Amino acid sequence: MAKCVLGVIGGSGIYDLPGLEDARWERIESPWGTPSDAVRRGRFKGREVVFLPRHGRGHVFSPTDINYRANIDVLKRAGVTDVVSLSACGSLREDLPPGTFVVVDQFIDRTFAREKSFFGAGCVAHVAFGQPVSPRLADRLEAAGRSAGVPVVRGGTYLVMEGPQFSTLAESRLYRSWGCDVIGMTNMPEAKLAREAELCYATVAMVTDYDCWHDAHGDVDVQSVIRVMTENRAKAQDLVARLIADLPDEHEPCPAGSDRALDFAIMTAPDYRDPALVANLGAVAGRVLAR
Ligand SMILES: CSC[C@H]1O[C@H](OP(=O)(O)O)[C@H](O)[C@@H]1O
Ligand SMILES: Nc1ncnc2[nH]cnc12
Repeated sequence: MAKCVLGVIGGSGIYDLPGLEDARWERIESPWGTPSDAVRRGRFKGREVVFLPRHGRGHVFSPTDINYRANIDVLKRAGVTDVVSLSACGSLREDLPPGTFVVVDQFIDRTFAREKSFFGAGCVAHVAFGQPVSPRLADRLEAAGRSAGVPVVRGGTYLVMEGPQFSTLAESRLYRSWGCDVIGMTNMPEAKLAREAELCYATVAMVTDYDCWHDAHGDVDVQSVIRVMTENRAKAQDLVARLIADLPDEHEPCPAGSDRALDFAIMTAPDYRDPALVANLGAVAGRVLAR
């Protein structure tokens, strides 16, 4: 088994991971284009950690403009085996007030203007995605959150909208009627691409607002999101520190099959594969394409 290397993708308001030893910014090239930023590589309690600010330092990229493929590819190239996403989100449920950390287990993908796969013409693949979150990593996040003393809820469905505008009232009510729990703009296609790259993936969705459906609360705005995220940032960083302290040395096999996702996924016969695409897939799918 491979060494366990944690990747952390920091969302809105989280542009660094303080407390890393020997921390340095490292630019990693990707055949998929430009990632959001260099990665911040360092060690924590002897374990290697790779941090990437999802929107770039200074919050340069909107959810639509983020190059999710390049981001996942550089994490894979950096040796990451397990990815934790830290994300701000709106609440679609009365009993998930701002300040709640939801370790979600499902997603509904309503995005439509993003590249969603590493595969395509010349190398077609279909990975299983019924369980988009790696349950063991989610267990560890839940435990770390509880030991950090934050209000953690285990399980929930995260609706991913395109944005960048927030939802209309009709949309917000629709998503509630679908049984969604939280709403954000970034975890898709990130989670899909992590699965294609055979990385374990789990999210801490940190509630910052009640979107626009709640009669007793004003509509979401960026100021309130940032205010709550500023309050939550130290807690999120403490949660990650506790997670890292408790991680095993070796990457644990994923019950959702994330780390073997490509075993039977590639449909295109070897002789028909596009060599240029296969070359781009070197980091993501080299394990199966090389054999
Ligand atoms: C600044 S509010 C909207 C923005 O915040 C969330 O991003 P992230 O998941 O990276 O924390 C949300 O998805 C939107 O992109
Ligand atoms: N209400 C909301 N909708 C979409 N993304 C969000 N990020 C934080 N709050 C959000």
